[in-house]
Amino acid sequence: MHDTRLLPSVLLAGCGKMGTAMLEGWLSQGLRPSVILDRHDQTLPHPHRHIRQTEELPADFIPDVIVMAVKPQTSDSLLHQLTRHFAGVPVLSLMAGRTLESLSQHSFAHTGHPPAIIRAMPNTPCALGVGMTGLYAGPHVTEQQKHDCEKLAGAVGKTIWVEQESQMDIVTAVSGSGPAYVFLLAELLEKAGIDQGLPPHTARELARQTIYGAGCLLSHSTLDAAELRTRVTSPGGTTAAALNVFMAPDAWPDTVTKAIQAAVSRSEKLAS
Ligand SMILES: NC(=O)C1=CN([C@@H]2O[C@H](COP(=O)(O)OP(=O)(O)OC[C@H]3O[C@@H](n4cnc5c(N)ncnc54)[C@H](OP(=O)(O)O)[C@@H]3O)[C@@H](O)[C@H]2O)C=CC1
Ligand SMILES: O=C(O)[C@@H]1CCC=N1
Repeated sequence: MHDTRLLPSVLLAGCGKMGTAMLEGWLSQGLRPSVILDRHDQTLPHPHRHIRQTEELPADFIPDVIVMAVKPQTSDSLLHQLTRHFAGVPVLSLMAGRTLESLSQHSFAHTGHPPAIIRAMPNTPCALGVGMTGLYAGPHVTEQQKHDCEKLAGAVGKTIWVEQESQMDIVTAVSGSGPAYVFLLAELLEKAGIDQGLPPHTARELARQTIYGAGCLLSHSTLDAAELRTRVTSPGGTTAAALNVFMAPDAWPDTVTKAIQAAVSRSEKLAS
């Protein structure tokens, strides 16, 4: 009988940047005995096990969920091996762009089972339990399998289900890649502070704590972001002077639209 307080067991295939972020969160929340597959060294607490290749899969292990966290371009052979080894076990794919159709065609045709695939698009703040994960379930997924995958994603942050698979490309562009845009803003604020004459450590502290504090306000407030912005902006003051530059039509409004379009388009191209 499973302990219902624990998270479902996983075979985590790929423990790089995203896999590690999820695993750190899961380990801190209590994960059933699981196996991590990655060709690089990993340190795992008992009772979890690390293997480097599928040939080392323990004979006594069947995961509740196979989590695919390798690059979308190089996943087919591994997914083929894992779905053959664990026939009938659902797959939670974190891979950007890879559609249910392409995953099924490339990897499930041989199994004789309908492809039980759930797509998830998390982000790296999952490592601290403050991630955002978009989810989409394919047609052959049971309620229990959906529940297991939502429990895994929910253990490391917020979750939201989308109704159309194509929306996963937009989730990827907004929240999957999103932390990188915020880190870029931190880099640029820090550099601008240094350029204006601040010591580097001062500029770094100001930029980081400001983004953290603004994120906390956004998280705790029910106000629109636009209203929070307005509350900082004194008429004729310093913020207005900066926002006049940022909000010029060809500045941030146009740039953010184009950047998100580029990410959506790249996600669509990763489908096959
Ligand atoms: N990074 C992010 O913020 C996010 C990533 N994702 C998705 O997560 C997935 C992983 O991304 P990310 O963590 O950045 O990638 P990484 O390259 O950091 O992680 C993948 C890991 O899997 C290992 N690996 C790949 N194939 C095998 C194999 N056949 N056998 C053993 N180990 C293997 C890689 O080793 P090696 O490096 O030697 O190949 C690497 O350690 C991608 O599909 C991405 O789209 C989703 C949301 C956010
Ligand atoms: O850059 C990427 O393709 C992955 C998906 C979202 C974040 N990182």
